[in-house]
Amino acid sequence: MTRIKTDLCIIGAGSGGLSLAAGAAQMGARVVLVEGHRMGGDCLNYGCVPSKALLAAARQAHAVRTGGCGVAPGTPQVAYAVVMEHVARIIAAIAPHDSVERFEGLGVRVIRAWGRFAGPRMLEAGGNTIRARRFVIATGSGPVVPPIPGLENVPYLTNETLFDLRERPEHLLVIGAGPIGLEMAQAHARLGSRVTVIEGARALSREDPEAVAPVLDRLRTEGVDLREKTPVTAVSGQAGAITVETGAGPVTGTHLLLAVGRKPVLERLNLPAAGVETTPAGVKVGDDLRSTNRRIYAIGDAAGRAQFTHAAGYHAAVVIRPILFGLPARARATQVPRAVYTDPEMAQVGLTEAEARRLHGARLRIARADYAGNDRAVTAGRTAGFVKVMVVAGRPVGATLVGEGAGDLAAVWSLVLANRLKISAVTNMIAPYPTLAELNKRAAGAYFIPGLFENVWVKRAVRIVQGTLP
Ligand SMILES: Cc1cc2nc3c(=O)[nH]c(=O)nc-3n(C[C@H](O)[C@H](O)[C@H](O)COP(=O)(O)OP(=O)(O)OC[C@H]3O[C@@H](n4cnc5c(N)ncnc54)[C@H](O)[C@@H]3O)c2cc1C
Ligand SMILES: NC(=O)c1ccc[n+]([C@@H]2O[C@H](COP(=O)([O-])OP(=O)(O)OC[C@H]3O[C@@H](n4cnc5c(N)ncnc54)[C@H](O)[C@@H]3O)[C@@H](O)[C@H]2O)c1
Repeated sequence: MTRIKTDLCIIGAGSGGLSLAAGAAQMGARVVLVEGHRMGGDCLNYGCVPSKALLAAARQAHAVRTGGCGVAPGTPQVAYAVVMEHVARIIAAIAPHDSVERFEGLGVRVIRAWGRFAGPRMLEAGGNTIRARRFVIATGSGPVVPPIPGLENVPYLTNETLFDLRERPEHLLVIGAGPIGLEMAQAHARLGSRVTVIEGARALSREDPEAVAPVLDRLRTEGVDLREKTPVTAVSGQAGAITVETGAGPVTGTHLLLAVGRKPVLERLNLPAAGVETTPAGVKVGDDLRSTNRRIYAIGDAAGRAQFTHAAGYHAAVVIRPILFGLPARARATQVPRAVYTDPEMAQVGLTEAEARRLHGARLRIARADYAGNDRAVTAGRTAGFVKVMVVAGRPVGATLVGEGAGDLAAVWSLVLANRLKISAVTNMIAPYPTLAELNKRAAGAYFIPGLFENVWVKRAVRIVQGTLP
């Protein structure tokens, strides 16, 4: 056993662990980073990067198929294996950024082994005993495998195996219509698979129904057979012929993808030895992201809060303050955006309209702008969608967006919510013409329209001033 003493030991080299390691090492801390599997974690290897690379390929195929702007439609030549090699190349292109070499170059000591607590201040990993002033659990999450009768005898895919496919699924069955299920459903439909999505409740059920509707309409128009409120009762069959039994009858396809949620990855850590308590969502933490052992923090998916790469990065920025400088810091959920990268995209920051109405009642005002009124959207033929802003006493409390580039547009509303800015901060901004970014300014401007354009007092004041001006 090699004994290592360090300031900070991070377990997990995914989105959260890597951000923290890079920041802490560059600010002068001694950092040990323990990774049992692939550097880059879920996002790089099985999550954001491959899914967005596949969606990009699917968009190309869709553009050829549909034509538009005076360009005739055609038949896209899609070789699924070549598309998946493109996905693998994208992962490989980003991998150096998350590599052992890069992090060792930053002064981080990287240990490629699974970590396991041996006590409240001691971790064992690959023949090393690591004693650290602070530990951070950044071990991420994995796909839930639900207790569906028959599943144990049926070959199924998850996000960890989907991108290994090299033959296009003839008919892909997807259980779960959350972000993973819908993104992969649209990608595969556009790449030529028949796709059936089976959802036990409502698709994207936590999102604003007004924003979800155009997404589901588009998927259905593109041929995705989306069945909501259809609980799965059993599955059976073998590779190439898998049957999912539902209350509304059976459906048979060639491949089955499970996309029914995530569970924290904590099992190897031996957390009881460290006095770290857990809940089904993840490590039990407060807003300071500290566990029940005050020397141990949890960030990212393992902390059981928002499960996004940008949330993991934000958590890293929060815990670095107490760990390096002994300063207090709290993670706020308010400004954490979420986006679904279907076409059209959907994004949410802060409260939805329903949540804001529950919380603020009659004080809530809604300001909105439609893509149809945005010149850039018109020139691109992408006029479906809207930006809706929930405003209370002149300050936005949430924004809902659906349409081309909604995820990018959402960033402005995160800025506004993070800094508790007034909505006038967005009207003061000047967006270049013609850009979709003007939609944010237009939505903010709409907040002032009743007070400015539909106000008799304003009109009278203008008359009086005009009557007196030389
Ligand atoms: C299909 C899919 C698409 C997604 N798309 C998006 C997206 O578009 N945008 C977005 O923001 N988010 C997206 N996400 C979510 C995003 O991938 C996660 O929120 C993010 O990866 C979480 O980062 P993390 O650092 O908490 O965990 P991870 O990135 O999962 O890293 C955890 C690391 O810890 C390691 N580990 C676990 N246990 C141990 C141990 N005992 N010892 C040592 N190492 C250990 C693991 O091997 C892993 O490398 C997507 C997820 C999926 C599945
Ligand atoms: N664009 C993004 O940022 C992005 C993309 C993918 C994933 N993610 C992250 O990963 C998380 C997990 O995504 P997800 O889509 O797997 O989970 P999810 O929890 O968001 O959605 C799962 C869906 O499956 C349904 N379901 C559960 N059990 C079922 C059953 N037995 N039969 C039928 N339907 C069932 C649920 O009702 C739900 O609608 C997201 O919440 C997000 O944090 C983010």
